[in-house]
Amino acid sequence: MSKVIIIDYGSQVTQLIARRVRELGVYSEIHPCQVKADKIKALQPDAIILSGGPASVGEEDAPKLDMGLLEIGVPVLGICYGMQLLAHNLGGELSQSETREYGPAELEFCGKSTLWNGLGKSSRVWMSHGDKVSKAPQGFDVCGKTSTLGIAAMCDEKRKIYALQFHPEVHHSLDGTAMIKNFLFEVAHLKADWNMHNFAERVIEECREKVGGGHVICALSGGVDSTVVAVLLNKAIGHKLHCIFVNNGVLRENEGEEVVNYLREHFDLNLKYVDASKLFLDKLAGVDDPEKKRKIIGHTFIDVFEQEANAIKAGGVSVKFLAQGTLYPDVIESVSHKGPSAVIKSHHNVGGLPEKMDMDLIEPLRELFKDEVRAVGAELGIPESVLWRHPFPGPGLAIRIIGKITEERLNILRKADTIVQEELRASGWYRKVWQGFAVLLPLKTVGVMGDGRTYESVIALRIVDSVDAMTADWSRIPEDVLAKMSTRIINEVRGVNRVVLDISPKPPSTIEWE
Ligand SMILES: Nc1ncnc2c1ncn2[C@@H]1O[C@H](COP(=O)(O)OP(=O)(O)OP(=O)(O)O)[C@@H](O)[C@H]1O
Ligand SMILES: O=c1[nH]c(=O)c2[nH+]cn([C@@H]3O[C@H](COP(=O)(O)O)[C@@H](O)[C@H]3O)c2[nH]1
Ligand SMILES: NC(=O)CC[C@H](N)C(=O)O
Ligand SMILES: [Mg+2]
Repeated sequence: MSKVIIIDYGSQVTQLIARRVRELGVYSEIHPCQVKADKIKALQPDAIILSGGPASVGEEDAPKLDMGLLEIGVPVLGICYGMQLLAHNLGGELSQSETREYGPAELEFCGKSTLWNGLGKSSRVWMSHGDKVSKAPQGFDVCGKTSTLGIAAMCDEKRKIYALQFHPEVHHSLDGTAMIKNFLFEVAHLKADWNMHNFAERVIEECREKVGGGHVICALSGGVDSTVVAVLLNKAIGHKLHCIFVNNGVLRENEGEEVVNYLREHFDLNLKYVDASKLFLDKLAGVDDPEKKRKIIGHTFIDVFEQEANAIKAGGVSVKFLAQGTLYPDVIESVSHKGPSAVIKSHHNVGGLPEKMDMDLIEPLRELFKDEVRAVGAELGIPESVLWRHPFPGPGLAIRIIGKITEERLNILRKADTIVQEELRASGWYRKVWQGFAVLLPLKTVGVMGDGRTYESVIALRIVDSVDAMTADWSRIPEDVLAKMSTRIINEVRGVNRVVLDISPKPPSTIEWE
């Protein structure tokens, strides 16, 4: 299988490079820039891409280029910071631009480059830089310029090293994908052999080998990720896979029943529904700190899975593995340029499980983005209604009830949330947004209903667009849909007399409120 390695120097859009390459049918992986060239060489890449990054080459602590990467002997493409690194290390010169340049620019193809194959005379590209290459290294031809930038692209066709000051990976670089395509297929002569059908087959085969005769526990939430994992592993090892769905007491209205029903209806899974709601709610009683809620829920999940594993072991079989639906963005976040990122919130994470449970992890989706997971799911025949379910966090409604969790407040939020889901579906907006839900605020406000005074709770609507949940923006839902949600919630949900709309992007806000 062809493989492209992307070296991450900390750009906000490094993930997009990986996505573009994969969309073109070539497998790609991102590695942090501290990685040594030897390690990359051992991975036998067919091409290397150096990403952009926020630093200026040469300043203190700026990431350096491991020259060993150029000795691996495969084609190299440097983007923005990557270009500047190449220029600096190969004998060119850098300087600061007179004006920092962000946004669109017209790139003129002023020299030959294989990357320009099939393109016209110029192209609209997207810039984001303050430094520039002022002299190209020996052996390089300047092949692109803009009205403000003498060296916007350069290449050494002999050594197959290409460098672009703009970002071909972003949407706004109109021929960006064509340039990356030329790099992959015209320069590096790769094969487009990465697709979801091959992927599913490979994973099933690998899992079968890895698991051998043992049994596997799969924490199954009914979300897309864990459902795809369960179906893949079911194909690999059948009923040696023990899927456990936990009712943690903070699920949405009918969530448990619905999930278990559709899983049973569509798949021949060995599935157990464990009602641990009382256990969870008892532990959550009186807790209002978001992090405490998350930790309690995370730990209680562990307790439940341990109990289930022990019960299976008591039947005389070995349970060596725990399967979960970790995705690629989770993996990348922990290897990012600056090292492990600050803890914004402790995402309920089954990753804490294995040590305690003495089980190895099986994470078949750790190479994939969410849309790729959906594509695998489609390959496996998972129905659309499951594939397009909005993500629902493990800690559930507990992190959407701001403040203390009580039965009464859970009831209010469940009813409001049901209305949000119903109206999103009825209006055709469910599929268009990443996620939409209700949040119950810890405050009361005055209202007037039927000429009487009310003093009741506030519901916030949180509906967002996103590609991978790393960034998000509030969805521009039509007013009439919002109006309907608001009217229905105030009229139908006892205890609510006001509805507000959350119009914050991520960052600086997050999608969930806690
Ligand atoms: N109620 C639950 N019962 C069992 N396992 C759960 C439950 N909730 C979460 N998990 C486990 O935690 C993992 C992470 O949850 P997460 O919500 O990120 O993924 P998901 O539910 O599979 O997919 P989605 O992101 O679409 O909701 C799940 O893949 C699953 O293994
Ligand atoms: O399984 C999960 N366990 C968690 O603890 C958790 N916290 C947030 N989320 C989901 O992750 C995405 C990003 O959420 P935030 O912007 O709030 O961090 C959104 O899609 C959230 O719904 C979680 N999922
Ligand atoms: N986006 C980038 O890679 C920027 C690189 C460099 N820091 C500059 O400002 O020119
Ligand atoms: Mg989920």
